[in-house]
Amino acid sequence: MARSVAAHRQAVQELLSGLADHESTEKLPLIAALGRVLAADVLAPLSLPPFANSQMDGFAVRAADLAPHAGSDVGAELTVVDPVPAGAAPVRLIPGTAAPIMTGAMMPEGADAVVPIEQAVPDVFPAPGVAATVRLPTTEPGTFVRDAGSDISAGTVALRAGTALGPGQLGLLAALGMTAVEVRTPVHVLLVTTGDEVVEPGTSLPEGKIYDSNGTLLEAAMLQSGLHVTRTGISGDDPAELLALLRSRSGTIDLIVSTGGVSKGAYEVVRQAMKGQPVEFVSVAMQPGGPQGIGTFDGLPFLGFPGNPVSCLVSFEMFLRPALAAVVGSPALRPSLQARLAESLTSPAGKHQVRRGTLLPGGMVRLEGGPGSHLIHALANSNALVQVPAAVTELDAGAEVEVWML
Ligand SMILES: Nc1nc2c(c(=O)[nH]1)N[C@H]1C(S)=C(S)[C@@H](COP(=O)(O)OP(=O)(O)OC[C@H]3O[C@@H](n4cnc5c(N)ncnc54)[C@H](O)[C@@H]3O)O[C@H]1N2
Ligand code: MOO
Repeated sequence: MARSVAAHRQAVQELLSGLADHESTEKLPLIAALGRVLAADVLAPLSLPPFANSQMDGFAVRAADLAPHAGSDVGAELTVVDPVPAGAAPVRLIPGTAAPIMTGAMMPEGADAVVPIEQAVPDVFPAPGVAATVRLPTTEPGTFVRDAGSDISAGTVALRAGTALGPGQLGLLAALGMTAVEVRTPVHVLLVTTGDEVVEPGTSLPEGKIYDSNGTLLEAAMLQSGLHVTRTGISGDDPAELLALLRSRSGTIDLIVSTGGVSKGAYEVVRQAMKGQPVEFVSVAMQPGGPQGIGTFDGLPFLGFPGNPVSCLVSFEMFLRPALAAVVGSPALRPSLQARLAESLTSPAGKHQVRRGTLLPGGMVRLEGGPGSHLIHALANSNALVQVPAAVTELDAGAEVEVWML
């Protein structure tokens, strides 16, 4: 009886539960911390914006000077004073005057609103040093002013421990004047690809052999997810070779992942090498990614993904990513949304099918290639995984499906 996708995901999560105690941290320059997870809360050392500033190129004014009064409800004529360029510390604004101000420049004390240049008559800044007046419309206090602390106040939590650091988070830390950040040491994966037919890209391709795509595919998926990866190189179908590769590792490994050698063939190297280790080989009711190995090797968590390229990536996305997200809070889950199929599909009875597709404008998803798990070109043309639940055997064009954005 095949195991459900949910049950296997739960088993992977339990296998990795020890990683929750993984408490070592390191301080990294901001850019080096991309994709990593914040080790501790970061408090804002300053407010953002640090000072009230203009949102527009225009005139800094005292709104009261432009308030409607007897005889005029269309603003007032104000004397233009020295301009306030961005980066300057301005002098106090005298009532009855308007200071040319540029976007991002500090509001002068005494000014409480900005009138964009487009609303001024004339709608050009006078040349510096030339005496001038300008007619400006009635304006509410606060108009086009970005108050100090309106984004974040000094002393409050800018980012919580456990936050994955992407461009927005790192940009915020830079805006707060920081150059480095304390992050959790990443989960370290030992990755091994297997098969007598598999050779390194860049070498010659003898008859009957194929290039190792899984090593690059999975290492890339893992790196993008903030994991640290060590590749052992390819193991042939000799279990002694695989055991030697796995045992020649150095450094602290948190998890071993292999691809290939887990199904029903005559030379299933991973199955053979794991004899005597508490590793189960199970059939998950999923296509692709049905055959899976799970357990521990010499006491380390071990996952044996199937060898077909799409199967191993789908295994990463369906099991390892969600389990890591649950246990160590990173990587983030794939964004999931509802889309409509651009064409019909069929799916094997009792198996959760994961098809590859492209989400199109308008919420339609086009399938890329068929269900075959060798179709890496079709995978490369996809931006989404299309989820077809185990109970579904066919769907018409236009049917609603869940898609995970890659
Ligand atoms: N009699 C049965 N045969 C198969 C079954 C089954 O239930 N009964 N399951 C099929 C399914 S589903 C899958 S998935 C594969 C899984 O097989 P293995 O994990 O044992 O993987 P291999 O046999 O080693 O390879 C499968 C396939 O993938 C290619 N491959 C392997 N490694 C790489 C690599 N690093 N880069 C590129 N391609 C790779 C390999 O050449 C095979 O074509 O088993 C089915 N068979
Ligand atoms: O599980 Mo296999 O991955 O269907 O090709």
